[in-house]
Amino acid sequence: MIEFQQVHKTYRADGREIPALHATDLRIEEGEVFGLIGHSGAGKSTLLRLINRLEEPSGGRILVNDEDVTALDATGLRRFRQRVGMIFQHFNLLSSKTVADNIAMPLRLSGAWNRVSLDRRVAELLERVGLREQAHKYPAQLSGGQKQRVGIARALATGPDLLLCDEATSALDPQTTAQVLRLLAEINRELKLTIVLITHEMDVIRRVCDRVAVMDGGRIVEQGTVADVFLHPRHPTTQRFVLEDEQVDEHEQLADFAQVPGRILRLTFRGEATYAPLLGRVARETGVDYSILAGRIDRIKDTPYGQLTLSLVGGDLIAAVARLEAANVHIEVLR
Ligand SMILES: Nc1ncnc2c1ncn2[C@@H]1O[C@H](COP(=O)(O)OP(=O)(O)OP(=O)(O)O)[C@@H](O)[C@H]1O
Repeated sequence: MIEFQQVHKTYRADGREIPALHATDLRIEEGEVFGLIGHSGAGKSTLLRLINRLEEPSGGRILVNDEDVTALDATGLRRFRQRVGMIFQHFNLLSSKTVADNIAMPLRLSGAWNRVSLDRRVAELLERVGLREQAHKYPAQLSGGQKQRVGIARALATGPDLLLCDEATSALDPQTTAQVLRLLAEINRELKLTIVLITHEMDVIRRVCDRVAVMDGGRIVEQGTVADVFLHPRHPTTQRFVLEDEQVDEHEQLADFAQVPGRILRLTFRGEATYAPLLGRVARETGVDYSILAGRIDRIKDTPYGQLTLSLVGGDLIAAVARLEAANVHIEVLR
């Protein structure tokens, strides 16, 4: 478990003070995938790098499994960092070393592995990230996705219980991003590793995270389970991220809505309700006619969800809404 208690960070550059993180309280539970999302300059990297003290806090306390990380001396910090893996946007691999040697690096540095156990461990890690065939290649001979797999294997080498991911998929195309996120989800599940990741894409949060914090101007402005934050965003910054993810142009949508008659409702279904033949039944039973203005059926991590915007005319609207709500459909009246 990671706990921030009134942690803040101000950089000093050219005689100026730059407040990157205002006093922040935060809890990240053991075994969860926790996402931090925000635009450039929001303070995500600062918050992430404070966890393993790549940045020193200006004040406050950071506890990791009840150990005060901010109070560690150099030896304590070195020992602590062996339990924390980190992966980076640009992979940070050594170009003059093979895949196997890159992965072996943290093991060699720790000095605790003999030749045989080190080779066995590297083989195990190569297998886990699906790179058995690439052991003797150099980074320049790999695709972006393969390079990040090497980064992941290297981060896992010393058997950490926490993995920090700094925009780990930002340099990858969408298909490779999906594969790397699947690998992270698998690692979280099978190794029971806590993962903290930062991103500026809601899609990354939606695919892999359990909980999310939205950052803006050095503050956490909204946080909660991904389903709650994603399906019912409150803060304007969160709402913009969700609209970007859905590729919806708000102005275009409002212009479209102006053309249609009746009430406009947004229905959100989660889990089983997503696939239930509910709309047709409610329309038949209540005499309400509907047309679909916008819609999406997708998944938040492993849970299916659907969101439909409908215009409704005629019939018994109140009865229709009551029936939908009784079937656990969340309803917002847009007009
Ligand atoms: N080493 C530094 N020295 C001075 N200012 C810094 C330093 N690192 C970050 N900052 C400033 O702190 C603020 C937060 O930066 P940070 O990198 O944490 O944001 P971010 O959300 O991760 O952005 P990005 O997505 O662009 O990396 C920004 O205003 C940034 O310019």
